[in-house]
Amino acid sequence: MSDAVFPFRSIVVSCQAGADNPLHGPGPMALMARAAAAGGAAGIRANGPDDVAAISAVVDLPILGINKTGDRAGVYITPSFESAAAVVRAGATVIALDGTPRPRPDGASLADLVAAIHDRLGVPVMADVDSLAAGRHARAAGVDLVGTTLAGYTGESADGDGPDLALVRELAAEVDCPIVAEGRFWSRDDVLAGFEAGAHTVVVGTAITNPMAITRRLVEAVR
Ligand SMILES: CC(=O)N[C@H](C=O)[C@@H](O)[C@H](O)[C@H](O)COP(=O)(O)O
Repeated sequence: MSDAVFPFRSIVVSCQAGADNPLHGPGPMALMARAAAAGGAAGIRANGPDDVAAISAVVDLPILGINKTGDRAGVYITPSFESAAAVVRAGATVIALDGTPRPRPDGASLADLVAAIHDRLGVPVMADVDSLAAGRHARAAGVDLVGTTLAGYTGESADGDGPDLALVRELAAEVDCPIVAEGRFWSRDDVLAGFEAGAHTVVVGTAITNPMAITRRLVEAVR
C-alpha cells in the first residue's frame, strides 16, 4: 500500500492556514494547492473537510488529509476515526494522524484506529511522530508511512529552527516503511539533507504556503 502513495524523492506541499491567518479558508488553500501542483508537488497535505474538498476539486494529486481538532497540548492531529472519515469523504486519499503513544481523547488504541481506517475507509495511514520510539510503536500498530511531523512539538523532542534530520536518519535506519521528513524544512539544502538522511518524501508547509510566517521570520531576523 505504502510504496504507491508518493514517488521516491518527491515533495508534498502542506497547504494550511489557521484562523489567525488572512489566507484561512478553502478558497486560498485551493489556490495554494494549484500553485504547488503547477510547481511539481507530488501531493498536497491539507487540514479539515472544507479545505480538502476545495483542493480535491481542483488538483489531481494524492491528498494527505488531516483533521486537527481539540487541545494542542494533547493528541490533535486526526484524533479519531470520525475525524479521519470526514476528510476521506471530502477527498483525502491518505490519512495522517498523531502516531505517538499518547492517549487519544476517545481512548482508542493506535492499532485499532489504523485498522478501522484501513478496513472501513480503504486508505493508507501516515503516523506523525516525535521520536524513534513513537515511530517504532506506530509501525507496529500498522501504519504505512512514518513522518517526523511532531518532532519539536511535544515534550519528547527539543524545538529548533530547522528540521530534525537526526530523527529522519534514525527512522530510516530502524523502521521498515517509507519515512516522510516533515517539519521546518525551509530551503533547498534542507530538502536535499532530508533525502540524504533517508527520507522517501519531504513535506514542506510554512516555507511555501505561509507568507505571514515567512515575513515574520525575516522581520524577526533583522530586529
Ligand atoms: C506540528 C503541527 O501541527 N504541524 C502541522 C501538521 O500538519 C502543520 O502545522 C505544519 O505546517 C506541517 O507539518 C508542515 O510543517 P512546516 O510548516 O514546518 O513545513
